[in-house]
Amino acid sequence: MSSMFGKARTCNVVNVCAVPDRGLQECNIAILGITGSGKSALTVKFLTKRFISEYDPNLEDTYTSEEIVDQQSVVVKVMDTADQDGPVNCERYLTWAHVFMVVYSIDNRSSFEGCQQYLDVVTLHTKGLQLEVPIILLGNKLDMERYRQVSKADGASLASRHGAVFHEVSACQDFDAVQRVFHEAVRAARREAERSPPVRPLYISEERPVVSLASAPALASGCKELPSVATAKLVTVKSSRAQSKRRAPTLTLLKGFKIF
Ligand SMILES: Nc1nc2c(ncn2[C@@H]2O[C@H](COP(=O)(O)OP(=O)(O)OP(=O)(O)O)[C@@H](O)[C@H]2O)c(=O)[nH]1
Repeated sequence: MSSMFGKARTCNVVNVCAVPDRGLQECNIAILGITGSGKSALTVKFLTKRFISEYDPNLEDTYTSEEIVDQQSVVVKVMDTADQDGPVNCERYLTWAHVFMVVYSIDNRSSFEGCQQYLDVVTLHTKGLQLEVPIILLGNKLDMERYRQVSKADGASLASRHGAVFHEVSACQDFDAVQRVFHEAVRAARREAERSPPVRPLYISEERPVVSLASAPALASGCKELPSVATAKLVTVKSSRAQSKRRAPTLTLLKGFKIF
């Protein structure tokens, strides 16, 4: 890379690559959290209004849905991650997401404690980018109130320590509440897009020092190959598991799931 961006004779403007598109047309939401917290259930609820009770925990997919939020259309892409070993190989979503949704279940204290590592990784990453990437901390399984192990106050406090917005929902109950959270994610991404300056080009000239990608982590990370997402009428499934260590079988969304 460095030789590619060495001294040049002419003054060029080089759009080396874009950080994830911060325009308003698309919103990439990465759903994070330990296994069993309800990431897939929330994703499917949002996309189909339905609740799944069985799933393949190895599957990691990105889904696309065209939404209208505040009278403006937006293509929402949801990456339902499957980090079975925690946030170890997380570049794929760190460089892709406009919003992070970190999920735990209110009836499982260890899922709440597991959130901490995701929040730490995401916060560290966004600091490196010098960008505000909105974070939503989501306590799921609100219908399990009587088995609650994580108080609302604990959730709110963890969220505020990471500058995150906090909500509690149930993937198996109210669709409207789940949809509201996803739409709020879109609004947060839009606000950030309005606040953020456009992608800066790199100037290569004799007079100006060339910015090295190694010293520009935001750009360097933005250059990584982003998970591609195919488009279809309502919901499109495109596996992003290529960058994952797991080998999951190729299945389409909902295939083999019990749907209620
Ligand atoms: N009662 C209740 N169960 C839920 C809710 N959301 C998910 N579940 C159940 O919790 C289990 C785990 O849900 P998933 O959506 O697969 O969890 P996940 O975080 O995607 O898990 P991995 O795919 O392993 O990462 C499943 O049995 C779901 O049916 C909820 O809101 N309420």
